[in-house]
Amino acid sequence: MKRLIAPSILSADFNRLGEAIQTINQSEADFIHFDVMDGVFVPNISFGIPVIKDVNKIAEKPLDVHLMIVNPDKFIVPFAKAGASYLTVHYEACPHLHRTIQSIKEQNVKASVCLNPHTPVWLLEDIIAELDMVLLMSVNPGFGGQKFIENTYKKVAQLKELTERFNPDCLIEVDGGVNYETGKKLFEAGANVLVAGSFVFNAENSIETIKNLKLL
Ligand SMILES: O=C(CO)[C@H](O)[C@H](O)COP(=O)(O)O
Repeated sequence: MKRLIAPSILSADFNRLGEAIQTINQSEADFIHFDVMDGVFVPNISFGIPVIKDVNKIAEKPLDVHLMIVNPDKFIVPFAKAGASYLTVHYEACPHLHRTIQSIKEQNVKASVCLNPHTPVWLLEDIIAELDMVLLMSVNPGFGGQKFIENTYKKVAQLKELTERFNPDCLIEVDGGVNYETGKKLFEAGANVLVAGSFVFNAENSIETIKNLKLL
């Protein structure tokens, strides 16, 4: 089973963003995770297309871009052009999710859907076959450094059942409150990709922390 790590630059020191990207480049991380927030879908604003475009010039890992925004359809082409390898949209922000997923795929970008902590996994039954990845939020989106929501383990197991039935290649990603303890249980429950922000960037040795997370 794939066990991948996606450090989230939300917790990096933006004054030294280039150094944070080089750290990820040198590490065993599999993706670089970007949390794009619009201040409408979530109660915070982070960064957007110009930052991702510039990071893409030096990034040596695929860019995993999580859009916490309303109307994501409007921005699929610009984020694809900025260098996104994966684009994740929120189930809760997409009234025409099937169309949104097709638009992402038309850009030759991997398509992913995110569920907030309160959104049940079974709602994906009729779209799962189209997806490259599902992202389960294990905190309410908007801020790094929050406490992990325990109900997520159950959701990972439910999602694993769904992917095994309809799309075994679909990756299961989890984001929020990931550390050695939660990360180990998430991998055991069936997660493939762990997003880690504060645990990686607040660590004394980020490269070592990423390596240890992969070995859980
Ligand atoms: O999506 C996010 C917030 O909306 C962050 O990626 C997530 O919370 C990771 O941060 P941490 O690892 O510090 O919990």
